Amino acid sequence: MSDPTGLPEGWEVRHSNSKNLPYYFSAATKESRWEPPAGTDTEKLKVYMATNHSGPAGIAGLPAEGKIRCAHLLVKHRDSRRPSSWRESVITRSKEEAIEILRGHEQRIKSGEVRLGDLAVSESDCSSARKKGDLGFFGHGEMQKEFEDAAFALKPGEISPIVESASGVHLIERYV
Ligand SMILES: Cn1nc(-c2ccccc2)cc1C(=O)N[C@H](Cc1nc2ccccc2[nH]1)C(=O)O
Repeated sequence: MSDPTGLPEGWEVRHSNSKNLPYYFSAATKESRWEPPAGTDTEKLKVYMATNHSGPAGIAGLPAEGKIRCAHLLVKHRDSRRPSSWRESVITRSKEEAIEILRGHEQRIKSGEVRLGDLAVSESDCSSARKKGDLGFFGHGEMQKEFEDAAFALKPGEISPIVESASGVHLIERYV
């Protein structure tokens, strides 16, 4: 009987508790990935996941066409579009100071000391901080252009360099 998941031989669906998302794992190669591997019968996978893995990421965690899911850590500055946040009612730091702060966060994240989402909870000036910076799924035209371009340039699991937008300076992690 063929595999009900539609995944290639040796691949299975697992669930990431930290991101509350399904991912795909090959027992043979120990490879794990956020997107189904080549050779997947995606229609069969959608049916399988719809009955086995529905969750906050929508049915199956498979993004609607053209959508990606990211988290970010934002540091605002006095020239930000809205120089105020849940952290600080009046933000007076300069853009240069905001970049230096974000470089410090970037070093801690890239060293593996802390996850971007966990740091966002206390350090991000975006109201998504309470969701570990998770912005959910979005498509083209939904976010500020600089942010969108940087986010769509990432592969799942990658973290951006420092990105400037009208809101401030960001680090972006692409989940899906
Ligand atoms: C785009 N977005 N999503 C949320 C959000 C998502 C999930 C849960 C709670 C809030 C907040 C925001 C937002 O615009 N926040 C702004 C800051 C900001 N500016 C952004 C520009 C691009 C992407 C994310 C951004 N966040 C604010 O709090 O001043």
